[in-house]
Amino acid sequence: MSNTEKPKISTAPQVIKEEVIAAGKWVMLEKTTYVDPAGNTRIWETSKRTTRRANTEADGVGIIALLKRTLHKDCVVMVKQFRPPLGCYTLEFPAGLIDEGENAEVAAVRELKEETGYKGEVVSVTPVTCLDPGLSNCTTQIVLVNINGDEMENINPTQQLEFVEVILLPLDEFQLKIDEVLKKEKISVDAKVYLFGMGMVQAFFKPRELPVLKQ
Ligand SMILES: Nc1nc(=O)[nH]c2c1ncn2[C@H]1C[C@H](O)[C@@H](COP(=O)(O)OP(=O)(O)O)O1
Repeated sequence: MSNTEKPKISTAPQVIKEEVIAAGKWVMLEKTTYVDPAGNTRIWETSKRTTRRANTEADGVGIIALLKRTLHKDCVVMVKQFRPPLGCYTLEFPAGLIDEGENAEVAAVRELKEETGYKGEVVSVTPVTCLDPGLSNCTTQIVLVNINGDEMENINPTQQLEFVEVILLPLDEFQLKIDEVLKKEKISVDAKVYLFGMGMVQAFFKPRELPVLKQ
């Protein structure tokens, strides 16, 4: 089919059956029967978390935590940890699953404290966003948090998680510093993190270029 030809849409696509094929403690695999936009009944293999709470749309939270200290550059608080599904270390925003009775704001403040030791204040929360929609129904809300680094409890923060390393990256050189980490060691960077860096470069540096230099 050429790029200009579009498939004829004859029906609203919808899921008609979800059957569990295998289930573990944390993750399950389902066979999803659905009707595609052309009206054909098809099968999709779907993974889901078993932990999603009733009345909660998001599985977890990701936290963009900005550490603000007098006489220091603003830094983004990142975590480095070994991730078994990848078999290597990853560089991620602090993140975690939403517990029973929590909303995204409460989960974000708790997870940030557990993983990094910092006490943050929520600035904003995104709508529920999907993470890997061709594979899973897994969703997250990204919570923007400010940390007053001059406060006593944020001067020497104590983490509760032994195997999580906290890394501070200056906001104004975020993508550059990530590229340096990638050159130095075998580590996988979360796509959300890299996109955040690319977005900042696009937003802050491109508009300053002269129009004649634009490609
Ligand atoms: N897919 C998973 N497999 C596991 O064997 N265990 C898992 C999975 N997902 C979460 N967990 C466990 C690990 C932690 O003990 C708890 C809470 O995880 P949380 O800290 O909320 O989230 P991550 O930072 O993404 O691990 O769940």
